[in-house]
Amino acid sequence: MSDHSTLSFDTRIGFLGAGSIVEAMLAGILKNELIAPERIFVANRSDRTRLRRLAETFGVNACEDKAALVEQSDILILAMKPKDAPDACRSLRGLVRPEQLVISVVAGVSTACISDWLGTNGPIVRTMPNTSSAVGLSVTGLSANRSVSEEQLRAATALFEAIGSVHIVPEDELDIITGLSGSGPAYIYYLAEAMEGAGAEAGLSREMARQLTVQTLLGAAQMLLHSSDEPALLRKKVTSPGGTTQAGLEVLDSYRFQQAVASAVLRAAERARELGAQYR
Ligand SMILES: NC(=O)C1=CN([C@@H]2O[C@H](COP(=O)(O)OP(=O)(O)OC[C@H]3O[C@@H](n4cnc5c(N)ncnc54)[C@H](O)[C@@H]3O)[C@@H](O)[C@H]2O)C=CC1
Ligand SMILES: O=C(O)[C@@H]1CCC=N1
Repeated sequence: MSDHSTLSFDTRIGFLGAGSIVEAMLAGILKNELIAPERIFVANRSDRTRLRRLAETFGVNACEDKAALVEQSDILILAMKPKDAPDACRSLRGLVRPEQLVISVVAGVSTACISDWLGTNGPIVRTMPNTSSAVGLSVTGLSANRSVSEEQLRAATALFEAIGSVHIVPEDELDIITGLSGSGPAYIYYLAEAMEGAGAEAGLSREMARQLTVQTLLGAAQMLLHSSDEPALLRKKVTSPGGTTQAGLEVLDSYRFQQAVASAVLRAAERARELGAQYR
């Protein structure tokens, strides 16, 4: 086992934490055949049923012994809630090897805090992916501390590129990235719930309302991706003066829709800072 190895099908990855984001990452990594499932180890605090289910679904190894998980991994991924991160990291003191790459997906918590809790000056990459990892469409903000070698940075980048796109950023940009794209899928699902619900309430079947909503979101996302027009211009092209869209947008404006969404992104970013600041 080499702590400097570039990412390959044989790289051993250990996930400490086995919740929503890890399930999404596993789905994306394994669909892509990036890493062999038998080279992936997953541990959580105490929920064996959950570990067994992940092992059955993905063919990965459920690991009840944290020391074994760390020892067997080339790359260790920290994926517990911020409040659980201090104890989880402290419990790894003396287990993480000096050159072992540690990747955190924990919101708000700095690489400096993680180093401190682990009691090492070793390589730590802090990231913020999202749950669209499951379908290979995450977007991940990624930042490395000074101990991360170029090879390790390439390995971490390759891991997250396999489940979406990656932006390498200064660490202080990760909180706003958390508010925008880490939490972002939830805002879109919230919008989808409302659109689908309105269609169903007005008489469409649930299934038809869902299909219309999903295809509309997908089409608009593809337009945003492929058109050279700004979002505001794309919106104007839908909006006939005095027509239906204008009537709908006026209602959204009366609820200050844009301010609400912008405030949500900024508040989520602030919450990421609050979660991290408790430990500074
Ligand atoms: N859910 C999401 O969309 C995203 C979550 N994140 C971050 O990922 C982390 C995990 O989030 P979720 O998966 O949503 O949470 P979750 O609550 O679904 O899972 C947390 C996992 O951590 C485990 N855990 C807690 N303490 C532990 C310990 N001491 N040792 C080992 N495992 C321990 C729990 O048993 C559980 O398996 C959070 O820090 C969150 O900020 C990052 C990006 C997106
Ligand atoms: O809600 C949370 O705190 C995590 C971080 C980004 C998405 N979920």
